[in-house]
Amino acid sequence: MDTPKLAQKPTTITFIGAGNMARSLIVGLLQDQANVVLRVADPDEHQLDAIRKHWPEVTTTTDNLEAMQGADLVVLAVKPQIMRNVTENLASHAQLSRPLFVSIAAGIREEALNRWLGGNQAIVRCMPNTPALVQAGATGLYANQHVSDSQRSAAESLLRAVGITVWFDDETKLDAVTAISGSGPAYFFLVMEAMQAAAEQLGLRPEEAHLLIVQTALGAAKLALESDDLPGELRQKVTSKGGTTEAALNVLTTGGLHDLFAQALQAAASRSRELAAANS
Ligand SMILES: NC(=O)C1=CN([C@@H]2O[C@H](COP(=O)(O)OP(=O)(O)OC[C@H]3O[C@@H](n4cnc5c(N)ncnc54)[C@H](OP(=O)(O)O)[C@@H]3O)[C@@H](O)[C@H]2O)C=CC1
Ligand SMILES: O=C(O)[C@@H]1CCC=N1
Repeated sequence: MDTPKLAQKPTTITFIGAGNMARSLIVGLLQDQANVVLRVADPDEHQLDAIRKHWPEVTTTTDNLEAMQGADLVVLAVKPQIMRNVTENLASHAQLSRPLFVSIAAGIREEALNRWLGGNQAIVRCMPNTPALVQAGATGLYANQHVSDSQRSAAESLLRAVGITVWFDDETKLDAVTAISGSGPAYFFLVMEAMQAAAEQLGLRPEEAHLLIVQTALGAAKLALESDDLPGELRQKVTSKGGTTEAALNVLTTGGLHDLFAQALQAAASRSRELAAANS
């Protein structure tokens, strides 16, 4: 899929918080050779050291306000629980400079962010995922009424540089997006871990099992993405009557896999709503 590059003039993007998700976005952007100037602020010098070591072109600081000076776009990439404190400290500067804020925090509502930032702020809420690191991310986005068309396309370009994007008019849909694609990579990694343990019990060496499992996951995802068949049809094409796949799938469905996923995703979405309620 073609990924549009960011506009001619470099866009100055400041990340507030240099944790796992911010680093995934930063590395994905650098790999895309996007036309951006990147700055990162984080109180943890170790986090900043890791960035300085690998990506010297990224400006780093422990001072959030300094990082925000002259930024076109400020990515709020801290934990939901400290977002209020962080944004309230940015508010006086935000009222003067009026950048586009892009929050990646799970749960935290646009209304709360806008209030903490002093009001009338252009805010895009989004839910990316860590495969952004390898430009295979999936992001859901929502824009408030203060976001201009050009700011909307700046947010779109930022996230499209690291994967696919889906916009939503209804902010509450982001709770479901968080449960599906935000947390989703962890579900697939857990399946890989479970398959790895089982493969070793069946006598494969760890490195043999790892290679076979990861390539199978990649192949299944690529096939599901590129085929006209739905996953259910693709599954049937693997499943010979009376064969090995059927034996395995019987165990998984009898064990309640569908119900477990329904419960797990409900738990993630309701945790997203709880984070919103606890931090409003
Ligand atoms: N990880 C994921 O897959 C995804 C995460 N998200 C969201 O991204 C956000 C960050 O998550 P994640 O990257 O996993 O978390 P991390 O804990 O890895 O990153 C948060 C970073 O913010 C830093 N920080 C703490 N206080 C401040 C401050 N006052 N100013 C600036 N930075 C600060 C932390 O430093 P220190 O470690 O010293 O506290 C840490 O480096 C969350 O809101 C989460 O909901 C969204 C989608 C996917
Ligand atoms: O676990 C979390 O809360 C964050 C949001 C989605 C993925 N990680």
